[in-house]
Amino acid sequence: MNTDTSPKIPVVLTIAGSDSGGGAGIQADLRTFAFHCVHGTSAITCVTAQNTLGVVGVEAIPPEVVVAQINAVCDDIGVQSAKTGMLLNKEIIAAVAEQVEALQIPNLVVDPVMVSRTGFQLLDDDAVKNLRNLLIPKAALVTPNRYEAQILSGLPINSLDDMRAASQIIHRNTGVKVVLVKGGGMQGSLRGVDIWFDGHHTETLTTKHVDTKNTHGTGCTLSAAIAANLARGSDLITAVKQAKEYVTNALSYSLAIGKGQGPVGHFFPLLNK
Ligand SMILES: Nc1ncnc2c1ncn2[C@@H]1O[C@H](COP(=O)(O)OP(=O)(O)O)[C@@H](O)[C@H]1O
Ligand SMILES: Cc1ncc(COP(=O)(O)OP(=O)(O)O)c(N)n1
Repeated sequence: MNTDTSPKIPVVLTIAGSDSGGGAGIQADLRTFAFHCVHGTSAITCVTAQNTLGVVGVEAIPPEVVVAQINAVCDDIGVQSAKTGMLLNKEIIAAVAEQVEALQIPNLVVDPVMVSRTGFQLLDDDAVKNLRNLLIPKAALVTPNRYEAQILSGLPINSLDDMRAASQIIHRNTGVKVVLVKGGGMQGSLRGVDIWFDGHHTETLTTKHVDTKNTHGTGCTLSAAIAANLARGSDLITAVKQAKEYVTNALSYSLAIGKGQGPVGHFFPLLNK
């Protein structure tokens, strides 16, 4: 067989938790990667029993098994970018941060997952310190939502100006290259507005607000799409803008499944054919 004809497909790694309902976590990430034409690889950090109504159980994967998954992928295949999602506890965060450094994993996007929109705690209380001090400083981009930005900055967030102030505090406190404070948890039309801060410039990134209750997986999908766009060669701000367009489309085609908050839908490129 002539392997010269194999397409050159970028490889992306997600380090995140499993969502049995398929709307967020590893499942959303791999689906997003596929729709961006990149090869998705994974290191699973925990298994959640979850559906559209919420999370009913969670089991951690031992940190050494998380590390083994990362090493297996990076030692053999290699990755052009990576994202982290639900890391659950301080031991897993420390182990992931160490591997990111040791393997010099490029283009790291950290989604600092702490709590689900349905109110379930997705990160232990004593793990925020490790996230702030060990992992976020190694990222090209950190993408806190309203609630996570409040925790990381110590500021209550009720307005665009609060989002801007929080992005600057997080940048200063962590040394991360770029902060993107996401507006999905804000009120009304602010729900499509995110704040970018790179240490010099603040940008207000606006996409149209989609009126739907089926928003499960927006944050996971956004960070996975950014990582995919980086692997495909986009610069960071372009990768974020492209990812926001993808999420807006996914919200417009979200799935009314289950009795609660359904997931965003990734099938829009196929549905209009
Ligand atoms: N209803 C909405 N309409 C348009 N964009 C939205 C909506 N809800 C969330 N987004 C966008 O989805 C992305 C994820 O944000 P958010 O929902 O705040 O993250 P998380 O899922 O981590 O809470 C952001 O770019 C945000 O602006
Ligand atoms: C396994 C797992 N990972 C992450 C989340 C949170 O998903 P996210 O897209 O950040 O936000 P919401 O769906 O809660 O709006 C999760 N629930 N499960």
